[in-house]
Amino acid sequence: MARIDLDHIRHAYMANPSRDEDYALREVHHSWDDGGAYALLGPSGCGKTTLLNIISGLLTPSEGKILFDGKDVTGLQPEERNIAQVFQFPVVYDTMSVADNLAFPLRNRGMAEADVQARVSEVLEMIDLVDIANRKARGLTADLKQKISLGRGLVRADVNAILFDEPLTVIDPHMKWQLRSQLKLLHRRFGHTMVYVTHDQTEALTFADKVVVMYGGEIVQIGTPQELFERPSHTFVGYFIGSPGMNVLPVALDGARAQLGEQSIVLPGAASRTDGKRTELGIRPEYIRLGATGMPVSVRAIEDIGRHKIVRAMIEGHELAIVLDENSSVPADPHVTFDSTGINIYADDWRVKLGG
Ligand SMILES: Nc1ncnc2c1ncn2[C@@H]1O[C@H](COP(=O)(O)OP(=O)(O)OP(=O)(O)O)[C@@H](O)[C@H]1O
Repeated sequence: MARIDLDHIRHAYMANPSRDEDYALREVHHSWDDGGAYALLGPSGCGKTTLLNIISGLLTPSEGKILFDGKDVTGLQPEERNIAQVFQFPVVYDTMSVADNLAFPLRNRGMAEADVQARVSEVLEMIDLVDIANRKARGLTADLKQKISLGRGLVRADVNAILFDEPLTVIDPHMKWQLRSQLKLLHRRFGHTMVYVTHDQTEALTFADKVVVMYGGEIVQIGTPQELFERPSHTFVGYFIGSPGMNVLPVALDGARAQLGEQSIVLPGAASRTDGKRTELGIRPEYIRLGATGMPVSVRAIEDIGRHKIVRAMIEGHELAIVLDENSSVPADPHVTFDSTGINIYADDWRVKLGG
């Protein structure tokens, strides 16, 4: 296991990049803890696979360095980096049994046969493949083959990191849930540094201790699921995490107040350093109270989604989503108030601190 340092990494697929837009990765400078479970989350094309391939060594970055436990591995080939990888589609040896598929990476490194058997048994049990341990991989379903791939990723105890690139894409929804929970348990038990690429927020939030949100070739936030929910660093994190996402409303700031059209909203503190920047107020639908007092809204639609309702409303000409619990109803003359703890202020899309 290793700590991974990404030291001012930039990557462009084109020759002679000159503008920021020419880079698939604009600037990634972060450290990932030894033994951490990280999910790389972001929309298609934001640079997740590029970053994963730079960590694995399939790609050499145009600029910057990558270090495992302080050692510069930028110039090393994937096989020299001592990592395990699990891809979107299963990579298994069809003519080998399930157990031999798992044993292969261990035998390949000359591990004593008794140790191979012990480790393979342990992993077979953890991923629930004991019953078919002696069956050939050929003819197994895609789900089972992908389980074997996961097992092969997990079987070596001595790897610096295990990298997963959307590993549950081919898995059916029920087993997806099971495998996600199993992976989390395996992480707790074995303590590997894990990096898991996905564009699915549920997958990221259930697997990871820390979620790394990428957008437009940059890491816009690394945080716990709770931090991403309560304090999105960038408006994109607010939109992308949560369902529905955070409401982002254009406001003019005046000390510890924000002016939204005719409405004046009291902020938890005064925002600093927003001169000349586009300023917005972010509030998640869960932090809005609908009642008879506060700011007037007009209700457009109510979606009943079981445990709660989502009210689609307009405030000062802007759309607003509000979460309402199942037993509450929309008043005749609806108004809203914003919970002060749920208010975030953004300047050119980045969150600004509010003074006390
Ligand atoms: N081999 C390549 N040559 C040129 N451009 C590439 C290459 N691979 C990726 N890109 C571009 O780099 C950017 C980042 O792509 P990348 O595959 O890393 O994103 P991603 O977040 O993994 O997307 P997805 O979720 O669709 O896999 C995209 O604009 C993509 O078109």
